[in-house]
Amino acid sequence: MARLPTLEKFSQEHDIKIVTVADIITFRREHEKLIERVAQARVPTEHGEFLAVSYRSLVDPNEHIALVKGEITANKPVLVRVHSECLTGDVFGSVRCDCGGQMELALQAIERDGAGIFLYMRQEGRGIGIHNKLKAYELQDAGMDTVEANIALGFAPDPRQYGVGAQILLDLGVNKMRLLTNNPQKRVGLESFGLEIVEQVGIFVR
Ligand SMILES: Nc1nc2c(ncn2[C@@H]2O[C@H](COP(=O)(O)OP(=O)(O)OP(=O)(O)O)[C@@H](O)[C@H]2O)c(=O)[nH]1
Ligand SMILES: [Zn+2]
Repeated sequence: MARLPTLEKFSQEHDIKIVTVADIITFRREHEKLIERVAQARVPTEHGEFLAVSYRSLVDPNEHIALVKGEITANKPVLVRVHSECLTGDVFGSVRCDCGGQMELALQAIERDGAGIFLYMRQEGRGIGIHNKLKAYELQDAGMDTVEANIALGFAPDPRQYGVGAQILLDLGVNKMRLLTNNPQKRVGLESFGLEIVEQVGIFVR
């Protein structure tokens, strides 16, 4: 194999199997199936027309959905937004956070680009659910910051997982992407399944 010739030679000489990071990524892609595609339909929105593709997760009870625009090709970096559900911000227009504005900007950017994916992960409240998010808001109104409030409720500051999201993107044919986010932590979670983030594109709400 051209890849890692020295390791290859060493493992042959010593009759041992050396596991590389590339081997682990390949194994995870082939064996750790976390999602199933369920249904898809055309959804025209005020930001343009998308193909909505729904997914069942085998590791959480949530119904995730991707809005797909245009052709997704493996060799061209795709504009991708991995958005975490925020009922208050996305639906009710709450300005306690910038989620609603980011959702609109992301859909507009994908429409402008002519291709891309808006992946809506049902990880409400950074994964703690709506009840706990409102409890966290109560604690914030009493003086805590967002991290302190999550910890006081017995959660990690940000318990979100991105493995399911990464597999949905792979299923949709993504290989390389330009990720719409201000959060560098998202990169780590998504790259663990071998997705390549060629650019982090900031998404700032005025
Ligand atoms: N636990 C908790 N969740 C919150 C709070 N405010 C917003 N959220 C949730 O946080 C998620 C959005 O995360 P953000 O930290 O705003 O942004 P991000 O997804 O990490 O990064 P960007 O890609 O830049 O948007 C949504 O699921 C919201 O429901 C809060 O005060 N506490
Ligand atoms: Zn929000």
